[in-house]
Amino acid sequence: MGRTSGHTTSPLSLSATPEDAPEGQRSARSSRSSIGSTTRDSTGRRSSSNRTKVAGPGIPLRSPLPSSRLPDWPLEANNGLLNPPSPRSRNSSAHGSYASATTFEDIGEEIFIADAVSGGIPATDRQSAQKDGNGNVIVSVRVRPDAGGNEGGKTEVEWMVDGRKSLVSYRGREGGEYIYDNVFTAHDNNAKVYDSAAKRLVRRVMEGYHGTVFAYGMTGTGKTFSMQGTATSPGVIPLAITDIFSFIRESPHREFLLRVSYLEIYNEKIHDLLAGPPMAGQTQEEVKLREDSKRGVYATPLKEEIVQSPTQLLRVIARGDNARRVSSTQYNARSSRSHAVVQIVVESRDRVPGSGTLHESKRAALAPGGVRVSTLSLIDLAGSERAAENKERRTEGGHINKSLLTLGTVIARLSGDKEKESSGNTADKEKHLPYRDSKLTRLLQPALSGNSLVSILCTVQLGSVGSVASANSHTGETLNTLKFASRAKNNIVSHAKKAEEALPNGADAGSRALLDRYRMEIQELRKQLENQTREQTNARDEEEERARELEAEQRHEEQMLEMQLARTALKERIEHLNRLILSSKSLGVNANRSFGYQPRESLASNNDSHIVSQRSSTASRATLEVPNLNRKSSSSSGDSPPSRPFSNTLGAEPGSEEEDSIGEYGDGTATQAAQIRALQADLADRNRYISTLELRLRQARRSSNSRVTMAFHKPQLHEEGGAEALLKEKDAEIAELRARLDDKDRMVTALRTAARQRDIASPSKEAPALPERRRISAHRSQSSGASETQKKTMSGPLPLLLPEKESAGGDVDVMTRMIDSMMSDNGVLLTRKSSRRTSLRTGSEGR
Ligand SMILES: Nc1ncnc2c1ncn2[C@@H]1O[C@H](COP(=O)(O)OP(=O)(O)OP(=O)(O)O)[C@@H](O)[C@H]1O
Repeated sequence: MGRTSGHTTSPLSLSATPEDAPEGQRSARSSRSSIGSTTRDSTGRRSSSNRTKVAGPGIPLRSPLPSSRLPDWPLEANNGLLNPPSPRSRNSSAHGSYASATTFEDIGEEIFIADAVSGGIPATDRQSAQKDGNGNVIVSVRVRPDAGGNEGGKTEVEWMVDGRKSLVSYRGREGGEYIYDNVFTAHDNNAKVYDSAAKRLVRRVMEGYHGTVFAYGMTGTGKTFSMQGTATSPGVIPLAITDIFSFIRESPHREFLLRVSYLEIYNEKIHDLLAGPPMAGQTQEEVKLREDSKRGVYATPLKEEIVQSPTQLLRVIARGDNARRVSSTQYNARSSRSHAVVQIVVESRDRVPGSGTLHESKRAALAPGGVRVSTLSLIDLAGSERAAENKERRTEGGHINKSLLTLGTVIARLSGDKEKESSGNTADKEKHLPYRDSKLTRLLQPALSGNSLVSILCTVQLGSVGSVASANSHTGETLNTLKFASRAKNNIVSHAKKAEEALPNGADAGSRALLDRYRMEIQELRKQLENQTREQTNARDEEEERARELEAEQRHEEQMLEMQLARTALKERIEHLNRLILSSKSLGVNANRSFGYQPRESLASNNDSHIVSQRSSTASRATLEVPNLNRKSSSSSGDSPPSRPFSNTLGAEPGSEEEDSIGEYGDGTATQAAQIRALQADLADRNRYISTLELRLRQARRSSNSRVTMAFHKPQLHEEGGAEALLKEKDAEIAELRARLDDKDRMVTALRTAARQRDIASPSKEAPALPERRRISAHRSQSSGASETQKKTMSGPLPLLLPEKESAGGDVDVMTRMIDSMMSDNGVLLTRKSSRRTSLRTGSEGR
């Protein structure tokens, strides 16, 4: 097996590649090298001169690629091979990544022509190589730099590594020549490894194929270094992540969803590296492997994280790395003690034409394409090793070795399986492939059984005679690894196909495509949102309507209240004025009858006013609510004979009242005491009226405040203005009334003083001389603090010129005139106010 010389290597690959060559140049050479190996597989020829030069005379050539075994590469794409990318592919930009693959195909001819110029393979040969489809399985060998720095010494004698020819040869006892798809020398960096061994596969995964990359090799040979890399030299995993996102960026016609899981198989147990430590008192649920016709073999329960950026994805993986079991071993200070599997699930589907954020609704209406789900598995295997002294390491090593042995067995038997497959005996195939013997082989089953593109990176460390590696029997391990790689290349058959698109719109209810599930969920949520919005709008409309009704109701109530207030105020005012009129009439009658001294005009006017007053008093009698005194007077005023009006006016109470009614001077003239009583009653009336007004005012204020509080939508400025105006008006009215009240008070005081003066003066029956009386009267008026009106009245032609009797009547006359004047003022006021109220009412009704 594997011992063959039937492969042609490109003559170009014989030339050494200076490692310090420019990146582009190196990559181009790498491409040519790959083409060389492809051509080699397809042509099945190899130049004898090369063979002699590489292997040396007498050393048989080993190749893992017999010409008879050419796995099929999916040919529906224009570039069916997992070819190395163009030099520009290192560019982390999407364009660099996506275009590089295409560009490689496009410029392949050019490169090849350049190769041909220097003696390369004819173009037709290359095309036929592509058609043969080799490349679903890529096997590469990477040589780690010798830790002892002995490279270039005796190693060169025993081992010969040629990156150009992808060849490793050993001149020892089990010597031979091993040719792979790629051989990376100790000088090749991680970027080159990724470009040649994994980049194409990653791109294929993005297109819908399943892909598996795994690193295999003895402990300490650089598996983790190749897969993870370092900060300065990122490995396969970070570079693949960069390319995944580059591809997404460069594929505007498709949409993607990425989820990632990370597990390790340690001592034949699967652990979820993303699950985090279990909560106190809880044990982590054991992860088991299940199989299903759609998903194949998968681990469950396993945490999957949806990632949206390279940074996020790298962070998730770094978290898993930290959780991975690592220990120091004889060969590696930081040896991975488990097989670590990063799985990136790629869901993708065609974007609906015309879709976009602005056309979300349109998009929801259109049925999108089905979702394609593919998986990229990036596996860093634990290293095979010899039995360690430490018991724990021995146990780990035992499990590691066992699983790797099973892997080797499965791969070794795949060749026999291949024949059975062609004969159609699949039951036999299942039986003799021990996938279930280890968790690792079970998990790798889909990849190994041909459903996936595979790239195997085998790491070795070559130890020359006398070197550390040699002393540690690396040679045997290295040869084992090389043989494993050869078997893998020879035996693994991959007929990977693009994953089928899951039916959209949930036809496949069990679909694990989150993209579809999310789309359906989004649709459902959007529908709910629309319903909610509609309901909210309706509710808001109803609420607004209710608020409007409430407001209208309140406004109506307030208007009613205002009208009521206005009516009450008017009524009270009318009553009050009626009462005043009655008092005035009584006094007027008295004045007409009794007061001897009256100017002619004044008398005439008094007579007129009596007529009016009498009429009005009769008319308003029904509504009057006057104090007792007034009521009495009003009840009799209409029938009272003109000769004795006062007795009727002041009531027919016996005793003092009678005396008053007759008059102090026995001529029917009202006494000052009666006048004072009448005025006091009037005063009481006014006080009552004021307190009523104050009460109404308070009510109006309260209602106005509550209206302002309730009017939370928008302030009704004009209404508030109206209320304020009303309040102001009421305030003014009260102030006015208070002023009048004060006047009255002063008047009453003045009358009382006058009465007292008269009482003092009457016993002597001597009227003072005119000047003296005038003086006294003036003094009285001054000392009583009479109002301006009084002063004015008293400074006119006063009854002070009259005899004593007339003088008393003169005081009453002055007072009567004052009341008349007040009445006329009130009349004006009433008219003004009622007209204002009427206009107010009209205004509010108009509203
Ligand atoms: N190509 C390389 N260039 C430079 N250093 C390397 C290379 N390969 C491996 N190393 C170094 O060798 C050491 C061991 O490498 P690494 O841990 O990757 O080995 P491994 O195969 O993963 O071992 P194990 O199986 O024990 O986990 C590390 O310090 C790493 O940096």
